[in-house]
Amino acid sequence: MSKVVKFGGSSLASAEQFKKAGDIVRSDADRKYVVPSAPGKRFKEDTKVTDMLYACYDLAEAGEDFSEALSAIKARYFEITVGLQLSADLEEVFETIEKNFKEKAGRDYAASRGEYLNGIIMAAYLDYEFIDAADVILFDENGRFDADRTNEVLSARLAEGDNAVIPGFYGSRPDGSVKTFTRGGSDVTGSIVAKAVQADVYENWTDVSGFLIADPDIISNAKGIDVITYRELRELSYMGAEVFHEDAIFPVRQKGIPINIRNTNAPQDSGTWIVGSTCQKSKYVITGIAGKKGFCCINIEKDKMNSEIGFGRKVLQAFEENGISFEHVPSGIDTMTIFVHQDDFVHKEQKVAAALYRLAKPDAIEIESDLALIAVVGRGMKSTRGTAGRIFSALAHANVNVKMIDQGSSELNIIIGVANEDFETAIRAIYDIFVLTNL
Ligand SMILES: Nc1ncnc2c1ncn2[C@@H]1O[C@H](COP(=O)(O)OP(=O)(O)O)[C@@H](O)[C@H]1O
Ligand SMILES: N[C@@H](CC(=O)OP(=O)(O)O)C(=O)O
Repeated sequence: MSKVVKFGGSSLASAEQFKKAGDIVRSDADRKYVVPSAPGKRFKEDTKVTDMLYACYDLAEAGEDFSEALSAIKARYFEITVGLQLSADLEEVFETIEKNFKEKAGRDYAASRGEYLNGIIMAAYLDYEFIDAADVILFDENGRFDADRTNEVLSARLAEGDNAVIPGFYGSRPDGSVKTFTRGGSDVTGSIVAKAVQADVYENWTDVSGFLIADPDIISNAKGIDVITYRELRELSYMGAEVFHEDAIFPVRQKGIPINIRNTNAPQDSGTWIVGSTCQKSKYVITGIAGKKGFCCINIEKDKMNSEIGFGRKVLQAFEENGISFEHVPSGIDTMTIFVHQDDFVHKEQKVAAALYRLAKPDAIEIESDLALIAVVGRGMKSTRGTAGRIFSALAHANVNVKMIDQGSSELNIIIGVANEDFETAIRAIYDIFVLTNL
């Protein structure tokens, strides 16, 4: 039996947190493969080491003095090594980092050093073998993750020993240059390692006792989810539930390896199990709620668009030509609406509008900004009538104007569009009606 354990930045932010992580690994001999993140926040206003590294590298790249910024990063690690009474000598590693920063080794290289250093410390602390992720997590020359080659190289390398620490978040391109996943990407590394060793479980240790029905920053004391399916989780993490990276589902899903989200600060809690399928019903009609702010919608009007063959394609082509991906496309008889990320769209809006007029010849185009999308997700919704109606009435009672409501074809989720400023109120209203009132 083998378990892959990933510790998030909050679980490794200080020597005290490291000790908890060490106790967790040592308490179960099956915990053979450990994937650490970089030290995260020790308190709410603290800065993650990854962000310190980006800021430090930006100074180096601009040719400015970065010695103070680098000293602050060193201090974070020395606090950990001293607190753990480790003799790991990081001076030489920091000298190399400084040299490579001066030689402008790149932002990905800079960010990756957070996990690299924590990996060295973790390996020394556990007396496990250290494997540099640059040797085993492989990207192609275009920076795309190479799943097949990685699986081959990584499984062969891990078969050589009984245990290992593999830093999260980064790998390398064929030319040896470092490439990171997107933010929060140590979750992805953990999943890749679990797949390579055919682990029995992928444990993801964080600072909450599992996946909660809603973001605890919005709903304090949000209830936990005992069991959730990969598909439900993917919908929630894609829509902003930070606790697990949206791409980390794929490697383990292929092998049917369950994920267990656990709390480093409360290891006695069983956390959330993420599984392929389950006969366990969720406690409520909905499994979870998540959402993101910062969307725009483009309303396109044209009389009789429903009978114009190819109209939708022409509209989407205008977005494609400008390299913009869309989130949702609800449509009516004479209207079609495209939801896009505001940041992607804002600099290109006039180009897209011109392309829309050229390609689709609409009667009118209207753009609305500062919108939020909320996903209400649940495998139980399929068999329950009136879910959308209940969401509508809860939001009406909370005085939230619903701009859009769209039920996914899988009946696994309902997406709701509201103004950014109504985002938190809307999530609370939906949580109240399904979880607190449980009508
Ligand atoms: N639905 C949710 N369930 C649990 N946590 C959530 C949810 N939505 C957002 N979060 C936030 O995710 C945080 C954990 O993710 P993250 O900060 O990436 O942790 P780590 O440092 O362990 O990688 C929690 O502290 C919580 O604030
Ligand atoms: N340290 C990286 C990668 C990561 O996964 O971190 P965490 O596990 O703390 O979310 C980041 O901050 O994005």
